[in-house]
Amino acid sequence: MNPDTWTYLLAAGIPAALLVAVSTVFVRRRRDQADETPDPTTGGANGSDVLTAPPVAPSATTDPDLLEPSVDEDLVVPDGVTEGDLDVQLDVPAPVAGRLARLRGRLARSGSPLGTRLLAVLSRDHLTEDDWDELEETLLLADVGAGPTGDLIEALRTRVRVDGVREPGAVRDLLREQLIALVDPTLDRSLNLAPGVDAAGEATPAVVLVVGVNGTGKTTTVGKLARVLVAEDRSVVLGAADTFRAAAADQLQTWGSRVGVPTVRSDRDGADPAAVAFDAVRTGKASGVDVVLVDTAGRLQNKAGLMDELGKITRVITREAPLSEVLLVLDATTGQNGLNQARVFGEVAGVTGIVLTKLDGTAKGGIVVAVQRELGVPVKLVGLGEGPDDLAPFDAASFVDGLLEG
Ligand SMILES: Nc1nc2c(ncn2[C@@H]2O[C@H](COP(=O)(O)OP(=O)(O)OP(=O)(O)O)[C@@H](O)[C@H]2O)c(=O)[nH]1
Repeated sequence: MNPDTWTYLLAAGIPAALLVAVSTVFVRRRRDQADETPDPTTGGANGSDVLTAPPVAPSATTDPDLLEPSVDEDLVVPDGVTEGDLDVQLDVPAPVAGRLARLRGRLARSGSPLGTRLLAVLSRDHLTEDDWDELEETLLLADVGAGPTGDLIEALRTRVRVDGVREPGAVRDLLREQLIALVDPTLDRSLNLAPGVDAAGEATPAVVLVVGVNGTGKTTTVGKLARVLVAEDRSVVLGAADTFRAAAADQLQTWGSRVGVPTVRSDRDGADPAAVAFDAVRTGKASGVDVVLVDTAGRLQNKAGLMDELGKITRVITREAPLSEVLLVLDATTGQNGLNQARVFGEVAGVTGIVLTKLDGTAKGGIVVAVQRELGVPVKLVGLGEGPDDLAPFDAASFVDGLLEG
């Protein structure tokens, strides 16, 4: 064996072996602690229970996208990651089922008027044109959007006038039925987390890329999603490819460390995000985890810049493993602005699902309908607060019940 081959094996093999060992310990510790009382206030981020990226061996490719990210020397395994360092109290994330039911209480606190207002008008004895206008205005103010609002009013008018639906219980049932139809219960909202296959025919982790403009809640969502996956007994690696905001990698690392999930990051501000994404996926492959979640910076400086950045990240990732999901994170409180962002990301990033955050902070749940229509992809997850387990799988009926009962 020539010296170059030895160098390659040492560079690639030792970190990979260390990672597998450490990941095994994480998984074992998490399972061991599954019966212990969770303490949501104790984050494990002591700096030592977090794994940063192993150096990646130079690739044989001549593709500049792959050569560049493969040589980031700031991606290192920190000294002193030992089993003793891992002796931290891990959180046990809350069960995922039924989380959307919390929306009801959150909407009530945010003074959700949508369901209440619609019901109040629809329950009047004789619905005049003014009443229908009021209904329309209420829906538009709740960000449902002009097209869907028109469809809903039309459907309600027909049923109320033609079928003579008047009794309050029946009116409520009718509204519920029509709102559910508008949100569309037929859309597939499950996350695609099936293992992939790389070019060499090897199994790969599911890779989920999380995009969106800054401040929408991307990093928080990646952290919460890691907890959802851990609650479902999946193993996870996080990739901190938001290298633009210095604190983002620390924030992500803290989320991961609370549930024993390692984070691949660069210690250099402004490092190439594609390099971090690449190393996160390689690390996930080497350690055989189920899912790699990649956080990105999402600066919306201009469409061409965004396209370049996300395009490069995507190309680099897909050389290692197919992309399973591209989740667009949108802040539900930003209304029309959020829709404009959604449009741009939809064009450049091949979005497969939407995460609507801060639904607890708005009375305008109609954005769910508007954004689905705008992008033609389903809302898959919703953020219901700043708590670590305030992320819920989206479901049309539970959402509408939250609106009507909130
Ligand atoms: N109320 C509420 N706040 C949320 C929710 N999701 C995120 N946030 C808050 O939104 C703020 C921004 O979240 P981040 O995760 O840092 O946003 P980001 O998109 O990663 O931002 P950059 O890293 O700057 O790109 C934080 O204060 C979060 O706690 C939610 O569902 N509800």
